[in-house]
Amino acid sequence: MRYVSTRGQAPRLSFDDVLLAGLARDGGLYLPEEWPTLSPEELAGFAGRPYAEVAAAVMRPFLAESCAAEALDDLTARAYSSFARTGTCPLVQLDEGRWLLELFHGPTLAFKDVALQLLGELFDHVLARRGERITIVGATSGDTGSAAIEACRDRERVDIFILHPKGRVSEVQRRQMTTVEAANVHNIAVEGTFDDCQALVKAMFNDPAFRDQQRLAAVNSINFARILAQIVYYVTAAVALGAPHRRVAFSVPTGNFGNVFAGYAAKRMGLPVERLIVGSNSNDILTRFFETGAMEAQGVIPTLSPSMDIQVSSNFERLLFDLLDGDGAAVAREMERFKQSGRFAVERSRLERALETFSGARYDDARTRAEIARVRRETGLLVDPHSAIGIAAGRELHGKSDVPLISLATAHPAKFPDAVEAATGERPALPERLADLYERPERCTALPNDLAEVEAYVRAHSRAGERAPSA
Ligand SMILES: Cc1ncc(COP(=O)(O)O)c(C=O)c1O
Ligand SMILES: N[C@@H](CCOP(=O)(O)O)C(=O)O
Repeated sequence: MRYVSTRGQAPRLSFDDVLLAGLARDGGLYLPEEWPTLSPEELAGFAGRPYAEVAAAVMRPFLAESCAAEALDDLTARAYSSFARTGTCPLVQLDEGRWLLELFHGPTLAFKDVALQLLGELFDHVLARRGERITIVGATSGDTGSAAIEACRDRERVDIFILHPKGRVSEVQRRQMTTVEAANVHNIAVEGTFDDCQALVKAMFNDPAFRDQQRLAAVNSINFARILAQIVYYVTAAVALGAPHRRVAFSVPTGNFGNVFAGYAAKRMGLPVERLIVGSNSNDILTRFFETGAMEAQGVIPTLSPSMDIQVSSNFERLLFDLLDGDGAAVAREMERFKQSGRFAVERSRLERALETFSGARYDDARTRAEIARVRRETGLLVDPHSAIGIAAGRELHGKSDVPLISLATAHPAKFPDAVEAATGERPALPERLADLYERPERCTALPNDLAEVEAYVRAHSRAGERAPSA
């Protein structure tokens, strides 16, 4: 299988090269040239099978040329061995027609672990075969950072630099990143927002000399491997509720559009997904798009769900590629317009096509708190503010349909104890292995929102010029 850039100008690549490339060289994002399909028989055959086995089966067609079947089985088994004994991504019933898909049972307590634990294994596998080393640069609004650090810490062929917006992540999230004692891990607190951090990362990829000298790679969902690994839990959840013989709907708390785009990809592959409901916080650029057809950036507002305090949703470009019928030049034009003016719009007919699958709703902090309290009252569960937004959007937009609704729980409530306590009066405890998180020493460097300074820091601390260890 070959992969193409959404902007149509970068070379077509193999899976290995896409994994290591991150952003395409024309500034676009990679997508498979064609989506492989999952037949009804294959889907039915996944029922009751271990998560790691289904993961290998769903992903195999995407990377068959890069990774032999047995090796992929080993990689998925290793990646998911670190998940809690509750099951990798368990489904919990909320009421007669609604379920919660708990995606926070990995090492850093957020859905990011599901893809990043696998990415860490894939990086090692490919780099050992090639005898290469990489420098990862990533941006985080709180969860990708710790999941990527945990997945890449102490890996011989990898240095990892994570940029987070200074003072705009929860204390638990910050400490999960800054207390990791590993020589290859570097935390940078940027004076700015998550969008600034993401723009710095993209600017480093768009600086060809720096990119090549450092051998840059990505852990954000600009890396297609992230999307790929996230497709799997849509499949396991739908199959557990009766797919392919029954349709399902999902509601997804959304920021960078990577999680819900994986649901869209699952649908493209043949999963019977009736609807994808997008939940936004007050940074509601995506919900506004689905209401109006215009993508219009406004200033970022800090909220109780800081991981979704995002105005530039980078994966939306992958959906735009489909809405513009795969016309890379048109995507490039619209993305350039957005960069210059902070706005672009699609025609009514294209918006209507998107609305056949997507809808969106927004929740400010007061409504988020109310939803956390309601879920506690009605189901006995404590949910984090991001998950609460997904649940609320599902309840509001899915109504009384007969189609089962699956809401994605994207983080453990203990990552946001203040918000949960304010809503319910109960302070969720961190799991035992993180009990001393507040006592551990932190390591982090504060830098201005300045590309030259960030690049200089990465250059000074990476091992890019050194020989990679042999396999
Ligand atoms: C806990 C949590 N929920 C939801 C989201 C939004 O997911 P996405 O950016 O893939 O839309 C994020 C960040 O990405 C997150 O960390
Ligand atoms: N909420 C994310 C933002 C980055 O998203 P990604 O999926 O593109 O890595 C975070 O927690 O960092």
